[in-house]
Amino acid sequence: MNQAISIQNVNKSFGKKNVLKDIKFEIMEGKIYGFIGPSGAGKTTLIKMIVGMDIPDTGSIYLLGEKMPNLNVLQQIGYMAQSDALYKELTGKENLMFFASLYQLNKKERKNRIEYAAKLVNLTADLNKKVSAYSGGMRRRLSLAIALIQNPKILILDEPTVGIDPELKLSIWNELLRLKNEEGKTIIVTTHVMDEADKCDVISMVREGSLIATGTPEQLKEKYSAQSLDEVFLAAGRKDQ
Ligand SMILES: Nc1ncnc2c1ncn2[C@@H]1O[C@H](COP(=O)(O)OP(=O)(O)OP(=O)(O)O)[C@@H](O)[C@H]1O
Repeated sequence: MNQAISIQNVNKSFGKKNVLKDIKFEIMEGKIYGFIGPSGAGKTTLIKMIVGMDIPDTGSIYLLGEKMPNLNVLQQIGYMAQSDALYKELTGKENLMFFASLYQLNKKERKNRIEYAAKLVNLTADLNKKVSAYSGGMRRRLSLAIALIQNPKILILDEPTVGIDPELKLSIWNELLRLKNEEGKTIIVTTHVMDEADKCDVISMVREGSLIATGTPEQLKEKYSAQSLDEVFLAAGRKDQ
């Protein structure tokens, strides 16, 4: 199995606040990794550095063997941020067409990808409405569709299912699992939802800028003698105090 991402001794401060502290981590291809941790722990900061939107003060990040930030690797990354970056005066379809046009897809591929992504997030019937008329959940779904549009090797999703109803959440997770199992995609998610964390192959707990525990959901439950990941989360937090 190949390494998809290597995070090497990454530190980051904003002013005097040390937001990431000597983070070291390897992410293997074809797995789902979950970052969990309390609000303000540093998950989004870490994700932004993996995507190449920000750079570490010290340390390095490699994606598919290339040091980030690197424009050539962007084609291979689908990124869904926490806040939606959508063109509100355009329709859902126009947004998808715009983002699809940024990538090296031919006309037929573009059409197929737009149909696939819209269907996955259950927006096909609403594609011709302006995004300004979309609900919060519909905007999240459109953002997820955009992250998938160019069929990237690596999907990086910052709280992808916030504001999405349980039925659609389940079908999105089924698709993420299929993308991993059948297409070998590498997927990174941040989540506060423990039943989602349970679906990850590897979980890292982030607390105050440090990775305090990493392992499979089962390993972490065993390590902390916990019945659930909620309990692991609380126990891991206490141990570090
Ligand atoms: N651009 C910035 N300037 C100053 N401080 C920042 C900046 N970005 C993040 N921070 C601070 O860094 C810390 C980590 O923030 P981050 O968004 O990474 O946390 P998080 O774990 O993703 O939280 P949440 O679960 O709420 O999204 C917070 O204290 C935040 O206020």
